[in-house]
Amino acid sequence: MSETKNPPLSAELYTYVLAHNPPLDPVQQRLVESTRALFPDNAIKQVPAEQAALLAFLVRLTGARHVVEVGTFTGLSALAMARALPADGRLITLDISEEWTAHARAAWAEAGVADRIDLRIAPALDSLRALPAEPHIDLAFLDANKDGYIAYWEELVPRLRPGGLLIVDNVLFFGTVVDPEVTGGPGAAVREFNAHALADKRMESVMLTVADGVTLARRV
Ligand SMILES: C[S@@+](CC[C@H](N)C(=O)[O-])C[C@H]1O[C@@H](n2cnc3c(N)ncnc32)[C@H](O)[C@@H]1O
Repeated sequence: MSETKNPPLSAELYTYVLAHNPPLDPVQQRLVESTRALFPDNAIKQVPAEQAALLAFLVRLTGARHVVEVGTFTGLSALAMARALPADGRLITLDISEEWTAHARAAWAEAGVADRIDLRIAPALDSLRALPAEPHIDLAFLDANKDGYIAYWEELVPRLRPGGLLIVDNVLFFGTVVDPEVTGGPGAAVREFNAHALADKRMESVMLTVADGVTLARRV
C-alpha cells in the first residue's frame, strides 16, 4: 500500500479550499443554484467550484483559443472556460440533451459569452468525427458518458496541436476504479480508460486527486 500525503477532506477543510480559490461569479453562482433546484437528481454532474476555477486557470495558462468540451450539461464548465478565452477564442461543446443545454444557453447569454460558444447537439462521437482532422485543438475537456471515453480520446488526440492539453474528469469515478467488485458500468469503463491513457505514447499524462479525479494529458 502506497502512503499518501492527502489529508482527509473534511467539510471544514473543503470550505477552506473553496475560500482560497477564486469565487464563482454571480452568474456561475446562480447557475449552480438553479441547476440544483431544477435538476436535483443530476446536479452532481456539474463540476465543483474549485474545478471550474482550475479549468479557467488552464485556459488562461495555455492561452488556448480553440477549445472543445465533451459533456455540456447545464453549462458551468463551458461558462468558466469561455470566460477565460481571449476575445477571438471559441469553445465547441458537445451534448445530446436539449433540456439541460437550454439552461446552459440561458446562463451563457446572461454572462455575455454566448457568441464564443458553439453548442452541438448530437452523439459526441459523431460531432468529434465531424471536426477538422488536422491538429488544431489547444485544449479539450472530457466529461461525458464514461463508456465513450476511449473513443472520444482517440478522436481528440490526433486533433490536439503539439503541446495541446486534454483534461479528463472523473478518473477516480468515486473510488470505484480500485473496487474489484466493480466489473462493469462507468467505474470499470473509467478503469479501462485510465490504462488506455497511461499507455498512450502520444501523450504525457498526470492524474490528480482533484474533485473526483482529473487527468491532465499533454500532446507530446
Ligand atoms: C457530467 S455531465 C457534464 C457536466 C458539465 N461539464 C458541467 O460541468 O456542467 C455529462 C454530460 O454528457 C452528456 N452525454 C452523455 N452521453 C453523451 C453522448 N453520447 N454524447 C454527447 N453527450 C453525452 C450528458 O447529457 C451530460 O450532460
